[in-house]
Amino acid sequence: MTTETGHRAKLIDGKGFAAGLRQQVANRVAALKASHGIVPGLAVVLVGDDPASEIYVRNKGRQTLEVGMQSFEHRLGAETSQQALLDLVARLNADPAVHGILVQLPLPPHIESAAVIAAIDPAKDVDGFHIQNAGLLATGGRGLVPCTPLGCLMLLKEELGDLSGLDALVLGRSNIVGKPMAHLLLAENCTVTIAHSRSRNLPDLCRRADILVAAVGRPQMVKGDWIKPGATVIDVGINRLPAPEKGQDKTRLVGDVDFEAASLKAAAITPVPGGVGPMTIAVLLANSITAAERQSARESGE
Ligand SMILES: NC(=O)C1=CN([C@@H]2O[C@H](COP(=O)(O)OP(=O)(O)OC[C@H]3O[C@@H](n4cnc5c(N)ncnc54)[C@H](OP(=O)(O)O)[C@@H]3O)[C@@H](O)[C@H]2O)C=CC1
Ligand SMILES: Nc1nc(=O)c2c([nH]1)NC[C@@H]1CN(c3ccc(C(=O)N[C@@H](CCC(=O)O)C(=O)O)cc3)C=[N+]21
Ligand SMILES: [Mg+2]
Repeated sequence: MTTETGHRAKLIDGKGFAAGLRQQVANRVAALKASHGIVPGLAVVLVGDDPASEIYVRNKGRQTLEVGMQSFEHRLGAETSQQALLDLVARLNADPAVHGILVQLPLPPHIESAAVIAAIDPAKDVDGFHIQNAGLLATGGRGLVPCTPLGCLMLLKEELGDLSGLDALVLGRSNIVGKPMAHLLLAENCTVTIAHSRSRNLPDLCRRADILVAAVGRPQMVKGDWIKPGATVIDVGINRLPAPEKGQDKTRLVGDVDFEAASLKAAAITPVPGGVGPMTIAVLLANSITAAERQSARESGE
């Protein structure tokens, strides 16, 4: 597909950036081993057998080992009680070999996610979902920052440099992506708008944005003519669509943005896959080494 001008957006290489970030994490892991004799440990808890979550957990486990950290996987049945999960979190909080804890979301409906997140030691909350970390992000403190939005911000700064004064539109207001993304962009001096399912006139809101971050979970919802010419587009969405052309029961991943059409308008855009997803895992590892460094400094009274 081409326009009269033949313009095509630059692809933002999240996969490549993430590989570089993991190398930096590996160097920090080696340094912490050398200085304090500590091997950082990341515990991942998966409740139930959501097939998409299975893939993430497997990728995380492999990449955790590759950067030299220990990986602890806890797979619990879908019928696990909230109390049993809280008990596991308490054991992980108390375990000195565990520096980071990630409880994969969503949890089964009989478990209250907020109660589980609140039970995680904020110093080990490498997802940055605990209210203490959310509050520190909102007030400019030094907490652990949610992985996906921080990964998006890294890509934006790499692409644009200074973000000061730019109009940013965040589509989606979840606690794990949209809201923390908005706080991060505000801290970079963007003029931030947060849009959601009750927002009126989404296309016009999007057309004003120099930076558009889409995190709605609606396949290809953002159309090409919603994009301001020259905008930078970050597509957080991970949606699986049937792909009969690849064979029976096959699927393909698409984002929340109509990638082909948006590429004709935007200056730069993240692909799905290969954009934000790999950044999420790399930032998770970066948060885990940060958590381990801070815990070891605290324990040795530094
Ligand atoms: N790449 C990665 O690493 C990650 C990807 N994801 C993906 O990002 C997407 C968003 O995730 P998450 O934030 O957890 O999703 P949620 O479902 O928690 O939130 C979706 C948000 O989008 C809004 N929304 C939904 N439909 C519309 C609509 N038609 N128009 C405008 N706004 C709408 C909702 O509005 P309202 O609040 O009004 O309901 C809500 O604020 C998903 O595709 C998810 O798979 C998520 C995490 C990590
Ligand atoms: N407590 C918690 N923290 C999370 O960070 C969290 C979560 N729960 N629940 C689910 C979402 C989703 N998520 C992704 C992570 C990596 C990819 C990823 O690596 N994607 C690759 C490939 C995906 C593939 O091929 O299947 C890509 O986009 O290129 C995607 C999505 C983290 N999440
Ligand atoms: Mg629930």
